[in-house]
Amino acid sequence: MSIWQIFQRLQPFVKPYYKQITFALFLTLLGAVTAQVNPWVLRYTVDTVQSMLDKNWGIMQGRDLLLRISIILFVKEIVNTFIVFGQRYFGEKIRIKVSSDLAQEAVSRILTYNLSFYSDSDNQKGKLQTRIDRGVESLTKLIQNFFIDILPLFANSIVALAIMFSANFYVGAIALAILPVYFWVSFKQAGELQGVRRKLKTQRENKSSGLINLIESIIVIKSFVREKFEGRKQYKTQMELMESQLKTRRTNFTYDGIKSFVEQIGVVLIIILTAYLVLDHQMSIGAIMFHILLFNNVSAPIRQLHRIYDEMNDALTYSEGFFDILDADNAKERSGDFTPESIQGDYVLHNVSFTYPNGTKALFNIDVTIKSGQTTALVGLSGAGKSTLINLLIGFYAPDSGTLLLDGLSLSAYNLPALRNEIGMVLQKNHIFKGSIAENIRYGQMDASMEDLMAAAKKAYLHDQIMELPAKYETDAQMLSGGQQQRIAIARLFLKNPPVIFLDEPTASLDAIATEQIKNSLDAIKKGRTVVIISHSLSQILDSDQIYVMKKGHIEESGTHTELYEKEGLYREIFDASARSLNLDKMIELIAKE
Ligand SMILES: Nc1ncnc2c1ncn2[C@@H]1O[C@H](COP(=O)(O)OP(=O)(O)OP(=O)(O)O)[C@@H](O)[C@H]1O
Repeated sequence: MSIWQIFQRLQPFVKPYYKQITFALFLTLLGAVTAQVNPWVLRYTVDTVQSMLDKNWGIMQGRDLLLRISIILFVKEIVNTFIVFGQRYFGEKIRIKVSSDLAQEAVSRILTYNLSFYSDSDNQKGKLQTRIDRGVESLTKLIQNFFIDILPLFANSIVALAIMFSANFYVGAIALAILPVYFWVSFKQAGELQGVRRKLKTQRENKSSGLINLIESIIVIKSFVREKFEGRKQYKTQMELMESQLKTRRTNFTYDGIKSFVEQIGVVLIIILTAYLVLDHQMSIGAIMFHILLFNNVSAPIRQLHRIYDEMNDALTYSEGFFDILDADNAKERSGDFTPESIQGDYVLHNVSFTYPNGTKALFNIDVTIKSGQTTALVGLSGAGKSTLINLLIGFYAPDSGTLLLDGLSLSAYNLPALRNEIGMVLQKNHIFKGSIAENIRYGQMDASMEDLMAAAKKAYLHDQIMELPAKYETDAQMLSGGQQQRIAIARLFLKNPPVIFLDEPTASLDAIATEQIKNSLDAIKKGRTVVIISHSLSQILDSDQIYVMKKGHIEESGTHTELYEKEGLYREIFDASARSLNLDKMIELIAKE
């Protein structure tokens, strides 16, 4: 991406602030003129003082001159203060506003993206966050640079150069001749930094995602006493980052030295030439000061050039990743137009195959029929593809091939938000948002009253436990135990009250008593609804109307419990193994004794 393309991309974000921009530009022009006042005043002062000395005049005759230049400099300084304030204030204002617009745009976009986008390794939590943060930061810095540094400084520079040329062609020519050398050195510097900068970017992202992973894994790390091992991993990342940072600094210091040297050559050449012209009576002595100060104005932006380059390179490096996020149109969830009043939940899958974006083939030629009002169970060993199948049914992913119909219509024709409003999901591990228990349950139905909320919590066997907590429904939900958090998810489902329910091992993290309670309440909610359940717990499978047994992405068998049990296939194998793992014989023996 070129800097020009970046500016084009920024245009829609900057456009709403065109009034502030116009004003900032006007101030820039004014600032460029007032910046030349000092050289004029100094030349005038030196020349006038010189002629006074020639006439043997003293301080009495010079009072007027001193008063005049004091007033001019004072007024100029006041005007300049307002100009600089205005430039900075409006530049900052534009920067802050554009920065928040860019960040908000990124958030709005990623919320519309499908799960493939989030499972991409480039979009892991830490990496995605760094890409957005760095992108917004460098782009807004570019805008700030443009209004606060580049425009005012270059306007100053051009005006000063024009004055130098009008004073004397050769003086102007020297000032102008230094510029390409300076540009060339800065360009070389930028080129050398480019590779390191990209490396720095990746290393920074790795470091921040590494730290997030470390925090998330702290219990495992501590229980295995792997603090030193993890510390060494972080140290290695840190060292690589440090190496790149040092290289960047080394390069900068070397080139800064060269640029300083080039600039000083310019100053020396101008002094020599002007002194010659003064001695040759072509100019007054004030011209020496005049030209040096003007050259100072010409070279000021050039002194900043490497920093501007640096920040432009930052923008070039990070904006690409940022705009990639905004441009990920292929990651947008494809939603159809059909908005159902309500859905029955009659799913028919024929010959459905599915591959995850990373290339894992998870489902092969699946034929499944889910009847409305019935409970369909998905059984199989770990990794068989059960959760993947549910992901397809809720439209998180689309099949590679085959047909997936809901109530006789292709699932792709449905408006996704409308579809998902009709579906409830309870997963093995449910997400609990930062906030109170009440806020978390209310996620099921945002306008629910406190009474509705309590009724849902009661059905999920959670209400009594909540009432024992000091802050009751206002308690921080993330402080609850795994089982209690699971019941929050179930309470959300009761509150949402959808006609179709997907349960992916809903009682996996509950104790035996809670599992029984939840099973009872899930049995109640199942009535009259379409339910698809994945469970390793036999008690939840046995009374399903239809069971599909999956193996390595295929449907191995299907039927009712009795049919499958008698078939003596995979289902029977899983069933017998579960019974043995539960030590059922012993349990029955013990129960019989009582
Ligand atoms: N987001 C993903 N990206 C890539 N591959 C995935 C993703 N999720 C699951 N898989 C892979 O797809 C296959 C099926 O996984 P799935 O989670 O559907 O199995 P499952 O039957 O639900 O297993 P379990 O009972 O352990 O939850 C596995 O090989 C798994 O590694």
